[in-house]
Amino acid sequence: MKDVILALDQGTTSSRAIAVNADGKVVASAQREFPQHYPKPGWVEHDPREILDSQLAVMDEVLEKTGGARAIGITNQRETTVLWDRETGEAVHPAIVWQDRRTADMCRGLADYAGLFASRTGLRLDPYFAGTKLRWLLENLPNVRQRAEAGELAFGTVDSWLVWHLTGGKHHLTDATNASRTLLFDIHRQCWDDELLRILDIPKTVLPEVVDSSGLIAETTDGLPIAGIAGDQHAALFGQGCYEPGMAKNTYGTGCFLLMHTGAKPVMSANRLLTTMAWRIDGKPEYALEGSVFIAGALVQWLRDEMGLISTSEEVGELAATVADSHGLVIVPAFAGLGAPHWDPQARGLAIGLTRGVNKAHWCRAALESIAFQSGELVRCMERDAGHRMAELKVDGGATMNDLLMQIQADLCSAPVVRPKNIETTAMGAAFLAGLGVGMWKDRREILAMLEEERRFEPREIDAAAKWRDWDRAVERAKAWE
Ligand SMILES: Nc1ncnc2c1ncn2[C@@H]1O[C@H](COP(=O)(O)OP(=O)(O)O)[C@@H](O)[C@H]1O
Ligand SMILES: O=P(O)(O)OC[C@H](O)CO
Repeated sequence: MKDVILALDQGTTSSRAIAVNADGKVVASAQREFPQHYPKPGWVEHDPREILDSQLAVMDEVLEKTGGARAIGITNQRETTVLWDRETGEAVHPAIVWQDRRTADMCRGLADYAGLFASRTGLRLDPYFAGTKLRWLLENLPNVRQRAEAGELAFGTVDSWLVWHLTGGKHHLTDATNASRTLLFDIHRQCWDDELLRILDIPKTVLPEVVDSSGLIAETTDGLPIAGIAGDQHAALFGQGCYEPGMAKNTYGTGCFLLMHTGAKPVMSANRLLTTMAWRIDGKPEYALEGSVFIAGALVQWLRDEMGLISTSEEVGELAATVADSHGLVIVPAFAGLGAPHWDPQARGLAIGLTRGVNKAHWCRAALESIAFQSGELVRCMERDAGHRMAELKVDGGATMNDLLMQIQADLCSAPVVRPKNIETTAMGAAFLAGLGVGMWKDRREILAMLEEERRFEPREIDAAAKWRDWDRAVERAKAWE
């Protein structure tokens, strides 16, 4: 079983590994959750050691089952920022997670440069991205700036952190998709931007080399080629076979991330979406439009773990299906501010429309609706940018196993929602990128031939306009709270 590609999928809440054979079938997999740390309201951290150890553990588990692999593909939670000592390989601080809002004031202070950052990086000045997180580390930890300037420290997103350790500290690199989430990378010229680095006061010495998303990138200490790297949402776009302009996918995990392939030239959004890399292969960049929702499946976890309203994630769908609607309840899960298209780091979560008849099942229904509304807002923006309706929405990620959520999504967007047989599209994308890198598959056509649909959810006639009106009003009330 050695003729497999090993995909490492380092997500926000768990590390996963899967082995994919030449037919595109998953032959082995393993998964391990790791702890989330919330040291202050609005702060979210991971222990980089826990990220690494959990990822290595699942990797070993899968390799044990397969007896080896032909190559490794890496995909990862994006923007999460790690700074480590080049000598010891130890992080100087916990990883600052993408959901962390601690740099909201810093971003406001940089508002004069918003246009410049947007035109070069395709991003907005929001605490979401890595650049201001890195600056926070340089400004707030003793000695760190001096050590960074002396070349002693290395910065990276989670892909860089993993590659560093997998290669025994030999390679400090990142791929173009992960670089495009830092606020430091010029997506047009495909290089780190000196002017933006100067504005953020970040020394170039800490930055990794930027490489393609597919190809022979590096070798692990055990001699395994690392042949693919991409941020998880870009990998999912690849794994869904969205290779033509206009093709889009939405991933329902901790958050929701809707990406639409736009071709070889970046398209700037007129509707507050981001411009980002799709991937870069053979030195040729391809681009995408993206809308990011910060809290989606995480709301279901919150109902389960913090509120105790349900005991398993599946229960949210079972309970929600016992009622026809949310009885007027609207939940806006702005726990980490609001992402696209509102971009309000000061927004906070809200439940409105409570009346005496609202029960547990209505809470569950409103929770699912809030995930669908947030994704639906992104669809609306993308349709405006594209100038036409979306033909269909390809979906993947853990929460897509919820049939009711998928049906609500189709109804609210008046578009078919298409679920593939394998909803682990992120890891599949990393496997495909690595497999192309070592010649396991010849080209994208071969990959498309392996993809299978499982179910289409056709939109039903509902009074969507009334629902959207309530949602829009509730969102306005959640804004600018903190
Ligand atoms: N049946 C379900 N209905 C709704 N949400 C679910 C369901 N099962 C899992 N989820 C949510 O999906 C998320 C897990 O999806 P996953 O793709 O593994 O996320 P991530 O990669 O962000 O860690 C969790 O936030 C979980 O609450
Ligand atoms: O770990 P996930 O799947 O929730 O993805 C996180 C995103 O990459 C954040 O931008």
